[in-house]
Order: sequence, then C-alpha cells, then structure tokens
Amino acid sequence: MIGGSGLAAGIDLDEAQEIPVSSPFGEPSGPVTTGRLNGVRFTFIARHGSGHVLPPSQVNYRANIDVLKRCGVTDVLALSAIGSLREAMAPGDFVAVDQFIDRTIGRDNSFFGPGMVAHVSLADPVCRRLAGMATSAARLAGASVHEAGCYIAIDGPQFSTRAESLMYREWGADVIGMTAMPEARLAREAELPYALLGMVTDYDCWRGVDATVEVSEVLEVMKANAELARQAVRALAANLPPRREPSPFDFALEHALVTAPGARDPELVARLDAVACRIFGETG
Ligand SMILES: CSC[C@H]1O[C@H](OP(=O)(O)O)[C@H](O)[C@@H]1O
Ligand SMILES: Nc1ncnc2[nH]cnc12
Repeated sequence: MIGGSGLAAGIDLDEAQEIPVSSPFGEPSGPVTTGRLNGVRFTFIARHGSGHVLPPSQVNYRANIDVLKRCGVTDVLALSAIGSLREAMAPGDFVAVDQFIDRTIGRDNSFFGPGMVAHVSLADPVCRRLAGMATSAARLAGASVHEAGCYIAIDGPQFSTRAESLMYREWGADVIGMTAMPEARLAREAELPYALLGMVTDYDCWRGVDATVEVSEVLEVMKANAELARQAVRALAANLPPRREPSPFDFALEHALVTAPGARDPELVARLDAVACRIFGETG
C-alpha cells in the first residue's frame, strides 16, 4: 500500500513493524511498515513521508517502488486524494482510476536508462483484477465507488488554473492529482500490478467563476474519509482469494528489454536486482 495525503499514519496492521529499507535509487519517502491483516502480509509506505514533508515533485517514486519490491510486495494499491473534474464524482466518493494522462515533467520516470533500455507496455496502466478487488472492498466498507476514471497528473504543488481545469475536462480527464505519475509507470516496470483508489476531496476549480480549491478543504475531506479507506483495506484483506492469482503484469518485462546482453551496463543491471529480480536477480 502507498498512502497519500491524509493517510501518512498508515493502516492498522497486526504485528506492525517499521523497517528501514534502502534503495540503489536513493532515499525512499521513509521506512516501510509491514504487518498482517487477516493473515495476509501488507507493507505500507507513506508517499509524502512522515508528517507530509515531501511535495509531489520531490517524492522519490523510484526508491518507493524499489523498496516495496525489495520487501517482497507482489501488488501495489495506492491511495490518493484527488480533485474531481466531473459533477457525478462528488467529494467523499471513491474512484478506481483506470487511465492516466501524464502532464508531469522532470521526474525520474524509469528505472531503466543508458546501458539497459526497456520499453514496457502501458496501454492498460492499472491491474483490473486488483482494481476490482479494491472497488468491491471499498463498497463493502460503505463507500460510494466509481469503477473507472481517467486521472490527470500535474506537477503542482499549486492547484490548477481555471483555464487548465476546463481544458483537462475537454481532454477527457475525470479526476486530478499530483502523484500517480510516474508511480504507475514505475510499478509496471517493476512487474508490480498497480491500482489506484482515489478519494475525491474537491471539485477543483472548473465549476464556476468563483470556484477554487483550498488545501484545508482537501485535508478536511481526507480526514473524514481516512477511516473509510482503512476499512476498505481491511475488507480487501478479508476477501482476498486463498491464493494470489497471477496477473499479466507479473511479466511486464518479458519482451521489454532491448539492450543486447553484451552492451549492458553492469552497474545499472546490478541496481535492477529487485525491480527486475525475475530476470537479473539471484534466482532470475
Ligand atoms: C494535500 S492536497 C494535494 C496533494 O494531495 C494529493 O496527494 P496524494 O496523491 O499523495 O494523496 C495530490 O496528488 C497532491 O500531492
Ligand atoms: N484539485 C486537485 N488538484 C490536484 N491535486 C489534488 N489532490 C486533491 N485535490 C486536488
């Protein structure tokens, strides 16, 4: 689990243990907390760090995904505060995001690079199986959940101008946030099925000439919904199938690596020991 704004305190795990984990991709947002829910091991990281110290563009998304993979995580469910660009997606509602438009720039958006080039497919950025389980669980917890929605990722940290907000609606975006990209891209590269359960906190600023977003409003709605999010996670744990079913994204790197074996950079390959463990790890 990756917990966003208003969820830094995490999810109440049984036998919770905080583990400092380091990554060859730099400093993660903080230690991970690992524990159990209904006998299933969950690992949690607070996206903005303890006390919300990291703005969206300073989060080390690569390190966060790398440490989750390093801890043995198999599937990533991200929880985020989102603004709504649609009347029907009201504050307090949850949205199981299924598509993204990425307007972020300058964030490290790949684990790969010179000496080890990879091109993964991102047409379906979200794992339908995981998103379906999250949707059912949130409904069991009593949330009103929209089954699909296109999330536009902006750099922030400022909220959008009204002209931008209106344009994003024209583009087909349904919700807006500052963090799901490059997080979703990196999860795919790390062969981790990813789903994002967004909690609508506001209507952004498209709804009228006086409409604005205030962070106090966002955090207040988050506070009111944080417990619902925790209950959704508990319901998810209680309803997981006895055995994890494989996802096509478990093999995202299968045909993605294009650098010839003899031309690979051994240092970069070594840094990929967790992310691409299936291929480069000790047992890969
Ligand atoms: C606190 S309002 C803006 C902030 O909230 C969202 O963060 P997260 O996705 O981590 O819940 C949004 O993306 C912004 O970073
Ligand atoms: N309106 C908004 N724009 C960007 N990120 C957000 N997170 C929550 N509400 C948001």
